[in-house]
Amino acid sequence: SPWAHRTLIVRNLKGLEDVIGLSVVDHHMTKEGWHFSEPETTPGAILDTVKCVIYVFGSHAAFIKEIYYKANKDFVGRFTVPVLWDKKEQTIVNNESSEIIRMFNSEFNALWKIISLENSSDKPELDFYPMPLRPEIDAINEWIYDQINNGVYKSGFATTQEAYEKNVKILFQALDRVETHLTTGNKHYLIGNQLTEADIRLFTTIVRFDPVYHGHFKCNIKTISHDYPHILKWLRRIYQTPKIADTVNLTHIKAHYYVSHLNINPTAIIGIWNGPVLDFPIIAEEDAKETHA
Ligand SMILES: N[C@@H](CCC(=O)N[C@@H](CS)C(=O)NCC(=O)O)C(=O)O
Repeated sequence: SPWAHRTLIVRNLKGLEDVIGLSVVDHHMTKEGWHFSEPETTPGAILDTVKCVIYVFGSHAAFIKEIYYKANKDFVGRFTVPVLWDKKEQTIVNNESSEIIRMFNSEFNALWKIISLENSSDKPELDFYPMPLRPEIDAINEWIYDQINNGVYKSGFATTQEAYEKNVKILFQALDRVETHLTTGNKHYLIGNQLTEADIRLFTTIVRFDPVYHGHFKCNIKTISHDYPHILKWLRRIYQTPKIADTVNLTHIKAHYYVSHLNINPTAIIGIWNGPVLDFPIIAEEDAKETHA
């Protein structure tokens, strides 16, 4: 999901792979919610590494909801991903991706002084929510969340023609706004010419846009590939940032949406398009040209 994907990216970029464990649910969200599968049957899946559910001592959980119930046996609500689990306290620390990425960004920096991890020297200084840029990041996050990250869901799950048309138009107006924003001054990133959480939060939606939202959620007024050249270039730039491509599993992404939402896609047929070529190599050359111009 785009929400879990954000946390994966910040975990990788901050070099927290050895500090924060990772489990990846099966892409098929059933009536029972998210569940875990063996990587042999579902490539890319990672069994529950927390093993907090003691049916048989130390056994893996089968469903995400077991983890919620372990944290609070009376839990009422949606069993969503991502979930950040505290192995020591045996409970859920947080299940809100926007908060988890902030924790990854700042809460583990002191650790680098205690344990020295490979290539870690620049990680504490890597700041995706730098103080001077916070007002701008907050402002852009707000409308991008409402009109784009959540906008695709509002369009895709609309149950009236009116609601669908209203939301899909707002969505594309917001994409037009991002395109204009990036075009002005030929920006490499949304804010301050550096990679911030605003880029990471938008990236996980844009990388799903043409392959999934365009068909499955009927977000089809335009495409990123053909109608938004600056967003496309920005998408490729982020994708080509070291350690980000590893977090993008298009097979998993497409199978999740087209197969899990049978109310809007009862045949479970997976749309064929994979969207734009993400590792298109022109970016590095273009950036070099721009820098020397
Ligand atoms: N506030 C959460 C939202 C997470 C969320 O909605 N996750 C979806 C991913 S598609 C989910 O797990 N849905 C399962 C359900 O609603 O049953 C965040 O951003 O972390």
